[in-house]
Amino acid sequence: MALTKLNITTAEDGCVHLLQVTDTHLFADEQTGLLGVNTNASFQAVLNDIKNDNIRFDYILATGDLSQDHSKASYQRFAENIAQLQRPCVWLPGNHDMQANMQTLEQHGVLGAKQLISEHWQVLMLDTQVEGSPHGMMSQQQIDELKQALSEYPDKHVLIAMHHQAIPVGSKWLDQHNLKNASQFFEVIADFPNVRGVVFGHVHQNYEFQFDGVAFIATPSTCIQFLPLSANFALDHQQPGWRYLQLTPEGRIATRLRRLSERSFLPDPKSKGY
Ligand SMILES: Nc1ncnc2c1ncn2[C@@H]1O[C@@H]2COP(=O)(O)O[C@H]2[C@H]1O
Ligand SMILES: [Fe+2]
Repeated sequence: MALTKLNITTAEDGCVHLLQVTDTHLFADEQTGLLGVNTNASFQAVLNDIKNDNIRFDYILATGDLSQDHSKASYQRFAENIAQLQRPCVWLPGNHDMQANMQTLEQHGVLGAKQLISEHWQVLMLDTQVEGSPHGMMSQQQIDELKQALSEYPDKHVLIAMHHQAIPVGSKWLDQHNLKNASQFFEVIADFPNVRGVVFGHVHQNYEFQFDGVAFIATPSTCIQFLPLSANFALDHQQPGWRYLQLTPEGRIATRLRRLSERSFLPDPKSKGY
């Protein structure tokens, strides 16, 4: 098996311009909230914020936990809402997703491609889901497909997207739900110094760390946020956000994080988890 390919545009400036949205946690019922935040409303507010921003982007990466209740209706809502941005969107699964119903995304225009090829870069959308468990794992098939994709274009820079954190973010409760076989992942990419970055979701916070020449970048959820560096489950009052990524011809990743400016999505501070 090989990853499904898609040729993507390189802009006039030689860069690939991307946007990341993650962990929308949508429900079939648009009034339902997660720990007191209406996830449909916060996603819509993020989309409005993106529309009000003048930044150029050509593709959207949706990095998992798109649904909280697994329903086809929640995936349909994701697809219909992301279409407001009028750019192709690709998806990968998070621990809360159900892949059987996630196919609904593709029926409504979200693309299933997992290997995006441009002039100077390839972007890989990997599956680290263990259905029913919060932690991540890269299957042997994904590892083989990753190796195959990296070997296919040794001269292109590589950005890898996945849901789970391959390196700890410093919160004990959250790092127990990490990518369990991260060492196998690191063994693979060790042979490919052209891997420039790994973007992920799952940790519901901003995170940027350079490790072994690779940029590890996480993006806030479009709904609730976790407090960074907390040993136990704790929510943050930071607002929902999204990320812009510019991949330059030289292999640099320039990135900008945006959050909603108004403090309008505040979770119930007494929540102990979900
Ligand atoms: N109090 C908690 N302790 C440990 N894990 C939790 C707690 N609450 C939620 N989780 C899980 O941790 C996950 C982290 O982000 P997710 O959105 O994947 O969904 C969360 C839940 O599956
Ligand atoms: Fe999540």
